[in-house]
Amino acid sequence: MWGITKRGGKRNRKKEQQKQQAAQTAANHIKEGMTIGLGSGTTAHYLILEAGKKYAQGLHFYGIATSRESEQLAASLGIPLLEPKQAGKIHLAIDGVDEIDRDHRAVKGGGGAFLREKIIASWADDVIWIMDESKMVEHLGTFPFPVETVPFGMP
Ligand SMILES: O=C(CO)[C@H](O)[C@H](O)COP(=O)(O)O
Repeated sequence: MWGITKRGGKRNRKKEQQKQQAAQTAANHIKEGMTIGLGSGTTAHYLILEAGKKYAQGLHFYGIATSRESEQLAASLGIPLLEPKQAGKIHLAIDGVDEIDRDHRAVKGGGGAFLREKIIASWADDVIWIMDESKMVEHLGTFPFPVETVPFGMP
């Protein structure tokens, strides 16, 4: 039991390191004056932390968040946030994935932010997906396909 926990711990550490490295690399693509789509989930959490560091170092950009959680985190780091109505253009969106294949087809939305993520990604000039290696699959379909219902659309 102890052995399993220990190995699991190591595996998790590696996974977290990979998420963090992916986030750091992606954050280097944030440039002065850009509007950045900020993703949701644990990998995007690292991205927002990295973006917050860059903002604190004097890089000025705006964020547009794909979920309330990401919005709160970004705001707590001082990143100025825009509502969709205010953002004329989204230069770059950075977000996690639930799984991705060799052809860069991905499943997203498992964290429950599907609609906002999809709107922001489709609106952005460029999108960077960030992930640890556990997200890479031969064939999509291992991860349950997320479906989001929008209460506004319900009778
Ligand atoms: O689509 C998402 C949220 O709706 C996430 O980006 C996706 O679920 C990946 O999350 P994590 O980085 O925590 O594995």
